[in-house]
Amino acid sequence: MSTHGRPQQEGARSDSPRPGTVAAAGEFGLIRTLTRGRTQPSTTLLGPGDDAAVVAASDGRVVATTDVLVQGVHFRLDWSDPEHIGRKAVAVNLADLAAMGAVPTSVLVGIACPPETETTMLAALTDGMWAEAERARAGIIGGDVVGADQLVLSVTALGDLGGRPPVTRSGARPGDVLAICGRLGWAAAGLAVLGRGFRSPVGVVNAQRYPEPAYQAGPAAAIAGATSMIDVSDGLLADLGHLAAASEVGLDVQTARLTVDQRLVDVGTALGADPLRWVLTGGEDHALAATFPSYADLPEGWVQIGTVLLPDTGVTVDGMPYEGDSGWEHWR
Ligand SMILES: Nc1ncnc2c1ncn2[C@@H]1O[C@H](COP(=O)(O)OP(=O)(O)O)[C@@H](O)[C@H]1O
Ligand SMILES: Cc1ncc(C[n+]2csc(CCOP(=O)(O)OP(=O)(O)O)c2C)c(N)n1
Ligand SMILES: [Mg+2]
Ligand SMILES: [Mg+2]
Ligand SMILES: [Mg+2]
Repeated sequence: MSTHGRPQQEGARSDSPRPGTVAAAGEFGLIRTLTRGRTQPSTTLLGPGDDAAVVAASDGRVVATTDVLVQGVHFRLDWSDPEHIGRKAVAVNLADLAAMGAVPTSVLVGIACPPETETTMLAALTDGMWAEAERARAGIIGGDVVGADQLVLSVTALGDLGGRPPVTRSGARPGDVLAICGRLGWAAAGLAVLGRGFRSPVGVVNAQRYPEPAYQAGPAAAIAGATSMIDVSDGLLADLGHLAAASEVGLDVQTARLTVDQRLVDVGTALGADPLRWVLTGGEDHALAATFPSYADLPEGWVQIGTVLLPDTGVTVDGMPYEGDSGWEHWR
């Protein structure tokens, strides 16, 4: 188990994975295999590789993104209320829209579940989905329900760019300011707490149950001239790694600029864990990370955490490569 509190996944192995399996390919190796060499139609304005895609219709554009949440992998029914799980499933998708600078409009919900699943549980889960969608002035416009061995939620969200270009992962330029909007490390602290069998402190535990992304911060960053943007789902350093690779730049995070809330320090002390590691590598808070030209005024809620460097230095922390996992990766 890594120090940021990740529980052993079912099927996870300590020996090296068998060649040819997804575990050997890795999450992002698998995505490369599944996406390369395909020719997109001219209606695909932005294809796979970013937080969301952009498609053209003859009477406009739509931003589209999807994320699957699996019982035991993304949530546990004994850790969260159904409403929390519903909120989380919608929020992680709406954060991807925000990371493009888009405003959510609509959500589609696929539910797979075993036969003994209580209808009232799914109704409560749907209440949570609607509550989160309404927080962003979006609605659930459709979905699907099917049988399965465990609860799986497949959510697709659609959004509107308001006439602006999408803010991609690939536009960061050396000299830009690296900034974030939102909390980091809280959900990871909550995961560590829940993983040890505790249910408090409720602040971090609720942060693990569902994120509260600042949806309007995405469009605000776009309007302020953000050159690139991503939401932090896997961990700050892991997701900045995607942004650095797509933009072909280095990103240096200055830890003195990061907030390590006293509540995270207290949980870290109680559990013998390093709270800065949660901030740097814990996912699921869905803060937005973006780069801005150095002359731009950062929008409300955005704070500088580092700088964009000349190409090919990857992601560094206080000028040094980071030791250890940079965030969550499925099958690792
Ligand atoms: N099976 C797939 N086919 C096509 N594209 C995929 C597939 N799985 C993931 N992707 C794309 O790969 C990119 C990275 O996915 P992911 O890391 O899940 O993004 P995010 O963390 O923003 O949800 C996204 O653009 C996503 O749409
Ligand atoms: C029961 C349980 N175990 C572990 C975790 C931790 N966890 C699961 S998925 C994940 C990262 C984000 O999930 P992913 O499916 O990669 O979302 P995406 O990056 O596509 O938005 C984390 C930190 C959790 N939330 N719940
Ligand atoms: Mg994302
Ligand atoms: Mg995803
Ligand atoms: Mg991920």
